[in-house]
Amino acid sequence: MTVIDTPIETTRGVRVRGLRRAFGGRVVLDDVDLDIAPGEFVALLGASGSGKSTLLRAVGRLDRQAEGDLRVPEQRAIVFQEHRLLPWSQVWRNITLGLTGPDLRGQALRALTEVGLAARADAWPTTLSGGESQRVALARALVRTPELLLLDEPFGALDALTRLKAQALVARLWSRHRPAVLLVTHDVEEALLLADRALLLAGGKIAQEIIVDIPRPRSLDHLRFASLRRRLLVGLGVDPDLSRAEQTQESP
Ligand SMILES: Nc1ncnc2c1ncn2[C@@H]1O[C@H](COP(=O)(O)OP(=O)(O)OP(=O)(O)O)[C@@H](O)[C@H]1O
Repeated sequence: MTVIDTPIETTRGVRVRGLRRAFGGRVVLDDVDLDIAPGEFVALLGASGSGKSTLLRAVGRLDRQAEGDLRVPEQRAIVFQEHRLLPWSQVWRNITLGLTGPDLRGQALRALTEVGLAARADAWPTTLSGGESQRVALARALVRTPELLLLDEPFGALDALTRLKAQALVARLWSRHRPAVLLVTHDVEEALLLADRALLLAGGKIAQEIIVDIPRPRSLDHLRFASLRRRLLVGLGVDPDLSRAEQTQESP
């Protein structure tokens, strides 16, 4: 089987069946099934090298060698860990790159307003901080009004405080626009703050699914948080008590 390249039947959600990807005979994704309902926020976790980005790239149809039956919305946008802004284009032009139609600058300004950066529309990417660059990358995704938003460790390179702010921004943007989201992350707390469901990838398969039944807006203080965090860490093969002890030792 090969990836279906015809117009998509499932217009808004994701439906993947039997996804398989091997590199040089080494199978990384082995018969993966994945559903994301329209407007649902799904986090994907797993050990380094377990295939999370490979799965995201296949769902984003960036990997034509992935095999399987893969149905995804046509309107998709991806944000990577690196912002991938073109340094020789002003911020607003980066946002509308590849788009056609009237009032592109107006569209860019509206998206920048949503991420709190309208004042930087004419700036050059090299003058932005890491957090600002990621917000521009989010605006570039937003302007495409995606039905599916793919986030590959989008906050992985940010400091802890900027990361918390960026997570809160994504939570707000998601509740306002409600795209289906697939978020690849190493951060258990990020998954619990943002997602409806967390999936653990191991051995080339979705090995575990955890429903994040914490009401929104979410707080790390919620009673359910600790038990869900423990389940996720155990699923990832991390000792939850050791992880907490390490965090305590690291605090100033
Ligand atoms: N283009 C490629 N050619 C060869 N091997 C690849 C390629 N892309 C990914 N791999 C391999 O596939 C495996 C899964 O990679 P992937 O980047 O999907 O993992 P990941 O779970 O996202 O890892 P990390 O959390 O470290 O980013 C790795 O062993 C990687 O080396």
